[in-house]
Amino acid sequence: TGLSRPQRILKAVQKNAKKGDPQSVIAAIDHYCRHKEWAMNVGDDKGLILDSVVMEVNPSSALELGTYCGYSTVRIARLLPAGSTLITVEFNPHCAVIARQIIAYAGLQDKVKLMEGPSGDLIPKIKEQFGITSFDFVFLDHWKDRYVPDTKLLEECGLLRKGSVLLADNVICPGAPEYLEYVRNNPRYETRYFPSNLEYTKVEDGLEKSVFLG
Ligand SMILES: O=C(NCCCCc1cc2ccncc2s1)c1cc(-c2ccc(F)cc2)cc(O)c1O
Ligand SMILES: [Mg+2]
Repeated sequence: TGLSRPQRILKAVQKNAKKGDPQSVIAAIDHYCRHKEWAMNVGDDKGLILDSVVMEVNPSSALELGTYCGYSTVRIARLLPAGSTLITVEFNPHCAVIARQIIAYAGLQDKVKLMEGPSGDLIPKIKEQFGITSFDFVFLDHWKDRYVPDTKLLEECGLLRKGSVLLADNVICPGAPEYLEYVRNNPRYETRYFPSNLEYTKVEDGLEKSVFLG
């Protein structure tokens, strides 16, 4: 049956990117997914918004829900200060295998911890497993109907502190209506929508940035 889409993305990175150069890994994936075959990376347009929020927060501890091939993992980790950690959670073992290789190709394996499994099971284990008290930054990019339960779980596990920043992908397409409802009508969040477009298309999508007020 030939290679999977994640395997074809990895091949494009190995062919067109320079080892240890995260920017070239990002460019290789964007070029492949724009000109050869679409894939559900956050992409270059929304990626610029992701970059600016990560740079503004300058997180020591970051969490990503939904790794896929590691594109946004590389985007985030390349901007993290030395000594900081990005934990990324992926449900699909095949994607995890590819993502580990793409993260390593970019030379960012020392900043990234990839956890395989369902976010609902793994979030409660993060404190004890990694000695993390709270996250400065969370990127939500997994199943859209998990955004609300996992945000509540992060609150309940004491993994958010006053000022923690949540950034959610796909709030328009495929859409996360319950999540928008949750953060926009919740006095414990200061929330703002950043309009953009669905990766590699002209379809409207955007990111919702929400600051936890404690
Ligand atoms: O589903 C998407 N992303 C989640 C993949 C699921 C990965 C995980 C699920 C899970 C559960 C529990 N714990 C850990 C995890 S990790 C997604 C889909 C589209 C899209 C847009 C238009 C289309 F026509 C078709 C797809 C665009 C995007 O940017 C996406 O992020
Ligand atoms: Mg997404």
